[in-house]
Amino acid sequence: MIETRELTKAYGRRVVVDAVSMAVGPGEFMVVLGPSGCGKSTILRMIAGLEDPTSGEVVLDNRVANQLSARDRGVAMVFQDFALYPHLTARENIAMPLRIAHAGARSLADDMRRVEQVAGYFGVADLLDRKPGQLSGGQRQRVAVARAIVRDPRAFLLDEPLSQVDAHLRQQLRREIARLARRLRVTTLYVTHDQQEALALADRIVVLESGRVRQIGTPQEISSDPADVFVAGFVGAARTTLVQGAVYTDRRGSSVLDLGEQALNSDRVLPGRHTDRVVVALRTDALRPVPVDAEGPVLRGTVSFVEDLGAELLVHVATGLVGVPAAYASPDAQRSGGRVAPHQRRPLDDLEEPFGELVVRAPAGTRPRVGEAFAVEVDLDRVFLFDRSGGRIRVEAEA
Ligand SMILES: Nc1ncnc2c1ncn2[C@@H]1O[C@H](COP(=O)(O)OP(=O)(O)OP(=O)(O)O)[C@@H](O)[C@H]1O
Repeated sequence: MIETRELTKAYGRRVVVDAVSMAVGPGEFMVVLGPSGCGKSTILRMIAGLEDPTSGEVVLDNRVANQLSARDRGVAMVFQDFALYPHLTARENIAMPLRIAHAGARSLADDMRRVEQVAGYFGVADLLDRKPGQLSGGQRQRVAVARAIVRDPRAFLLDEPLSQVDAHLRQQLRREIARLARRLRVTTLYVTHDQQEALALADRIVVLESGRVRQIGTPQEISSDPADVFVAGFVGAARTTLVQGAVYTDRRGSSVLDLGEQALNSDRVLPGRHTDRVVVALRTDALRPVPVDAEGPVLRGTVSFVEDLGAELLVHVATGLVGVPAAYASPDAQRSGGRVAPHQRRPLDDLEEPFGELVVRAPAGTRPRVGEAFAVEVDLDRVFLFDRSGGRIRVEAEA
């Protein structure tokens, strides 16, 4: 079990990890997800004992480990730039941690059996006599992971271990790593900035931004119930458009979500709220193309761009809604009250800042053309609203 309590790291006056508390349960596969530079590696390095925290605690198996040296922590770490010893074979590389630990106390034959077992897990058993220079990038990566795990670590830390390999191999390797970590029931903390990777692998995800934890939850919770506007914008299997809106509620309690040029009516958008300015997250998975004359919660616009992904199309639809720049979701903007500019009308053909454009999935067979009218049905149950400071406004379904 790995735990951090208010773990903090500052370089000079710059706080890069800010009071991070999390617990990775025994055998759990936890992914730390966040943009580049948000402090992911620094957290891992503090857990591994390669970096001293400025304050806070690292707790391993219920013991405060701050004073333990890296070697005594019993955690294995695989780095982005995994380094194998070039003059040693794969077998010698994988065996190295065992030979150091046992220092002759255990027989070479026992250690070699273990090396072959672990190499078998990672599909490199046939390559053990080669040196790193004779291995492909993916094979080297597997050897590095095998070496990290050979000592039965009590915890396994992986720092974007797949960033060096091509996309196809990465998918295959990450599945293998996740399967093995589960099979071996080793407590794992895996760092990535790739949300697809995080959603695919994790038991739970920690979403990190500027050194702070934004949300901890299962992939399902993080993507379907984001805690704040940053998480909503960063995670989710599809694109997210943030637009400005305002809520009006009539006496009977039904609401209008005013999106400037267009509006959505709902009997349950926001009971009890009136004329609040909100930020509305419209994700691709809440949007569905419908015939242009469709009624109901529908937004209309014109096709501005079509991305052909082979199996489906992503249709960009200019709707005249007023976008909110992604910078709004930054913690600095939020600390200063998340200033959202008042409604401004923007020309539909303003392509320089395509904010406010919806991105909608369409079947591969269809042929939407640029400039064509397009209508999109909005699933109001999947629309997220945020207040001016970026906090989620939760909508209670009416009984
Ligand atoms: N030794 C150091 N001295 C000063 N600043 C540092 C040091 N190490 C890291 N930083 C800064 O701390 C911040 C967090 O770095 P860290 O490597 O943890 O980020 P990360 O989320 O792992 O990024 P990436 O995904 O790009 O690897 C960065 O802004 C980085 O520039």
